[in-house]
Amino acid sequence: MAASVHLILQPPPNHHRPIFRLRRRPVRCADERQALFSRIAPVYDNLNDVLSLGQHRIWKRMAVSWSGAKEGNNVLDLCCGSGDLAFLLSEKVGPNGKVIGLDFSKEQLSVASSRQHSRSKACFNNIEWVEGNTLELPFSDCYFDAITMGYGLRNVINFHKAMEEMYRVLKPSSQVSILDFNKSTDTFSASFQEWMIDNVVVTVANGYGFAEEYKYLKSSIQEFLTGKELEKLALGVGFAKSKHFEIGGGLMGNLVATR
Ligand SMILES: C/C(=C\Cc1cc(O)c2ccccc2c1O)CCC[C@H](C)CCC[C@H](C)CCCC(C)C
Ligand SMILES: C[S@@+](CC[C@H](N)C(=O)[O-])C[C@H]1O[C@@H](n2cnc3c(N)ncnc32)[C@H](O)[C@@H]1O
Repeated sequence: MAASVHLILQPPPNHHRPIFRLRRRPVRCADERQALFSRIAPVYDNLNDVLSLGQHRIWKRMAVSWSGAKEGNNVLDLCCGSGDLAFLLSEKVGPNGKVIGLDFSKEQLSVASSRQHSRSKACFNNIEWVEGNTLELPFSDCYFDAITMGYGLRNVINFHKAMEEMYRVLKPSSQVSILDFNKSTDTFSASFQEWMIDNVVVTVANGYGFAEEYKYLKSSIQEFLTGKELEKLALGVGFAKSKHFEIGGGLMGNLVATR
């Protein structure tokens, strides 16, 4: 499962420098993405706070609120990572509810689990962490009252299959709320987003030794869907209603779809 790298031999520019360097090729397959998220697990939360100046917490609260999750509900947080949305859902559904956080990275789930145990809130006992694939959910049809997914859809290798699976496990009339970077159709917003990633995100991540991992963000947004395309994708798999909201000054977006 180790990230694959190309060894690129280069002529030595001078004798103090190594005669070869490692260059990662684009992170394309699921195994490479899984390895990437496992590598960054120890710094992921801290970098989110630093890079977004804490704003990601607001965007995540909005996503949970848009999911329509209520006291006593049985809810699912897909691509839960270190668990931010699952913890917010846990407070919403309370001790009579149940939250499942699913992710395919053991390292991310291990951070989530230790955060759960280091917090004193009793309601966090209602969370269960499941190691699994968003593209093959281990749950029966019409099982959940609400689903959230934060910064997950863009990272899965098949958007359509992921959406079909969400539709399948969601109860009729229930909602899925999908937070992610917004692939803007506005040239200024798209350029600003790219500038932020190249000049702020990658520079800061480089200080933690993860420049390559954060460079992947830009290509993943370029390969993602616009708000309108996300709305169509949801309707195409059977959702009755679907609406995309731009948030965070257009840097982020949230799709809300009702089964
Ligand atoms: C929430 C953030 C990153 C999540 C994230 C998602 C991914 O898919 C990754 C993939 C690979 C590596 C890492 C990640 C990952 O960390 C942080 C986002 C930061 C924004 C790019 C910058 C936000 C800048 C501003 C301070 C916000 C200003 C908002 C204002 C209202 C205009
Ligand atoms: C950018 S992180 C988001 C974590 C968290 N939801 C948040 O908002 O902070 C993306 C997560 O998606 C997970 N992921 C990507 N593809 C997946 C898949 N096919 N199945 C399960 N998890 C996946 C990764 O392991 C990673 O933890």
